[in-house]
Amino acid sequence: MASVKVAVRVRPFNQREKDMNAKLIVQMDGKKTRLHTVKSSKEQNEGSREKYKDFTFDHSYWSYDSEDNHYASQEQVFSDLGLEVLDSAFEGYNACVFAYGQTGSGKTFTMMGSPESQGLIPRICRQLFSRVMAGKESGASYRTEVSYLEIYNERVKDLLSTDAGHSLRVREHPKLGPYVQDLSKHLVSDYDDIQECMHRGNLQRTTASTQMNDVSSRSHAIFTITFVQASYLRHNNMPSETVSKVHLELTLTSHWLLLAQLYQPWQNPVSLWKFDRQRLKRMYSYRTETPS
Ligand SMILES: Nc1ncnc2c1ncn2[C@@H]1O[C@H](COP(=O)(O)OP(=O)(O)OP(=O)(O)O)[C@@H](O)[C@H]1O
Repeated sequence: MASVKVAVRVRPFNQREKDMNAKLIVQMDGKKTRLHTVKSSKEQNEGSREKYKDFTFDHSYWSYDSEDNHYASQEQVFSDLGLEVLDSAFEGYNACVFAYGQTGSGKTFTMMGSPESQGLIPRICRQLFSRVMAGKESGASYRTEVSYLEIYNERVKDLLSTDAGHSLRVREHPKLGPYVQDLSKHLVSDYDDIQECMHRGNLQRTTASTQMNDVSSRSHAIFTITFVQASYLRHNNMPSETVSKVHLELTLTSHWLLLAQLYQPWQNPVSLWKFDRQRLKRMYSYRTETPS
């Protein structure tokens, strides 16, 4: 799998754009995105040739019109991008998906979606737990923790803490790299637990109405799933543990929605650690805390 993938997605016009009689200047076909330049009135009078620029991405998603046969659905985005992230996590790699774009460009829709049209994050979480259930039946053990933070006005807020008003510090660990000090982690045992955490965190997010979006999340948000798999090594039957992190982010900036995965510093395969059986047993005897 390529270490970084980039996709762009076009959303339908919003009411403001319809009221302005905005002209659609984007065309998409497979991986290709074509941007037409808007002709000046002089150029229109002179009948000058149409100018355009082509760009190639890993995926160009046409979601301008849901009635159109080419409409790129949430399901398609998940099967192209989400499934690979899950495969990586189960292979022991860290992975990241982030949506990048101007306010109102469709980041929340792609990442979170709505109850009728779920986005990447709920689909990734649901699929993660289906695979965990299947793995448990074949004897593996798993532990999954989530954290959810928001960066707004240079302040880092823990969206799952009871003290969400408190600003946290970003620190650098000599071996593990940057981390957020005191960010709460919540043990989750099934999709309902994770959904409850997401819902609770979303309620804490800073939102406001902008000209581009009635319900605009005014911040950068990162939902992290830490996923630990424990099993016995085949060749010597020693217990081993693999830790993977999946970062799912929404970034507010610029003009394009961009999804990327496996970027620095999380792109290296995580190492396998060997534990003695007692320690492993202790780790997995934790009672699962149901988030309140
Ligand atoms: N692919 C899509 N198909 C249908 N509707 C979409 C699509 N993408 C976005 N929308 C709609 O466009 C509006 C703005 O999208 P969204 O809230 O996801 O933007 P955003 O980039 O997260 O904005 P902000 O940064 O301000 O929070 C919403 O009403 C959303 O439902």
